[in-house]
Amino acid sequence: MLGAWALRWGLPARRAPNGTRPPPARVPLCGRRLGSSAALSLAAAGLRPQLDKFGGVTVHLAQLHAPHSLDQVTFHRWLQESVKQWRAEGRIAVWLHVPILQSKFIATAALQGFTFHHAKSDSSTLTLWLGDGHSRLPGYATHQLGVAGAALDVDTGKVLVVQDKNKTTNAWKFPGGLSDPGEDIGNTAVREVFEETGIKSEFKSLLSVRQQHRHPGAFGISDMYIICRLQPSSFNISFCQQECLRCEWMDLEELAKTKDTTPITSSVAKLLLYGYREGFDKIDIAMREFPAVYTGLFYKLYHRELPDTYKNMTEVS
Ligand SMILES: NC(=O)C1=CN([C@@H]2O[C@H](COP(=O)(O)OP(=O)(O)OC[C@H]3O[C@@H](n4cnc5c(N)ncnc54)[C@H](O)[C@@H]3O)[C@@H](O)[C@H]2O)C=CC1
Ligand SMILES: [Mg+2]
Repeated sequence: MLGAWALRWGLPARRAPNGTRPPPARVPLCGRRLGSSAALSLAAAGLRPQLDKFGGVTVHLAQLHAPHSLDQVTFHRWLQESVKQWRAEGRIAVWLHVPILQSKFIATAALQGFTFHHAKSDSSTLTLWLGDGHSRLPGYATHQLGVAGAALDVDTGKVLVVQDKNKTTNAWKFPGGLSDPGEDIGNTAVREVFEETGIKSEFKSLLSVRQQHRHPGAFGISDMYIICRLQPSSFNISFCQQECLRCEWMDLEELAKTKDTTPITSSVAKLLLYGYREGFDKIDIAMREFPAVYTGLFYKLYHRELPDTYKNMTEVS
């Protein structure tokens, strides 16, 4: 929910926080309306900022009824006052969606610290981080790559699981997150598991790949979600309070049977249990590194293990 002031924007009969009476709805927009009346006039002009589940505010300038009659001075004042208000309310970020024909407002927003997040053919999206420290907003991509680590303690048969803080259902899943540009899959799994749980581990193999198109959590683009098998080397949990609600070592068989999980985690838990009992060679997709044709560069190839007789096959002259 946005603050009381924001909620009142659409109701011209009420008073603004400084006691002034807001203008009637659908008044023409011009530079004369400054201060809180600028905010109120933009609300009357159609802007309805929305709060997302992460605590960020989204503004769509496409909502404006008559964008051409809005001048930059009025918009500047509105944005300045609104950002001040959202900061005071503890909002973490602002997402500003600007249709291409209203691009004149990009410079106005940039002067207040907004930067580009991404652009499409007919619109651009700018962001302003309001939270503590550096921005934790996810970057934009053509495909998003998420990697999770199934860290199994082979001595106890327990696997490391978390419940996400920002998800609507509190289902158990393997800790993981988005890959950084230029980062190897295995390194993402090890890094994310450490950042989210405090557990150190080593990459062993790749277990599964999930591809989903039009993913809402990836700004509508395609999402690849890979789960890796990890060998843990530390066992004392110290989980990230910002991202996780719970974190524990759970019996792998219990995870394979529980309903309190996602279909992906449940499937991979069953696969991992099969490998734990019958041998990991039955489930592992291993990794090998090769020099690329581009001098000085290497790539990683992931495939099922081959018997040496096949691996070392060469043409007999
Ligand atoms: N096991 C399963 O079934 C699940 C798989 N996934 C997959 O995991 C991958 C992503 O993992 P995550 O743990 O989410 O990534 P992550 O560990 O890199 O965390 C991303 C961070 O960005 C934050 N964030 C995301 N959108 C935001 C926004 N609009 N404003 C502010 N903060 C925002 C999140 O709260 C989180 O703290 C994806 O590939 C996704 O498909 C995600 C959830 C469940
Ligand atoms: Mg995560």
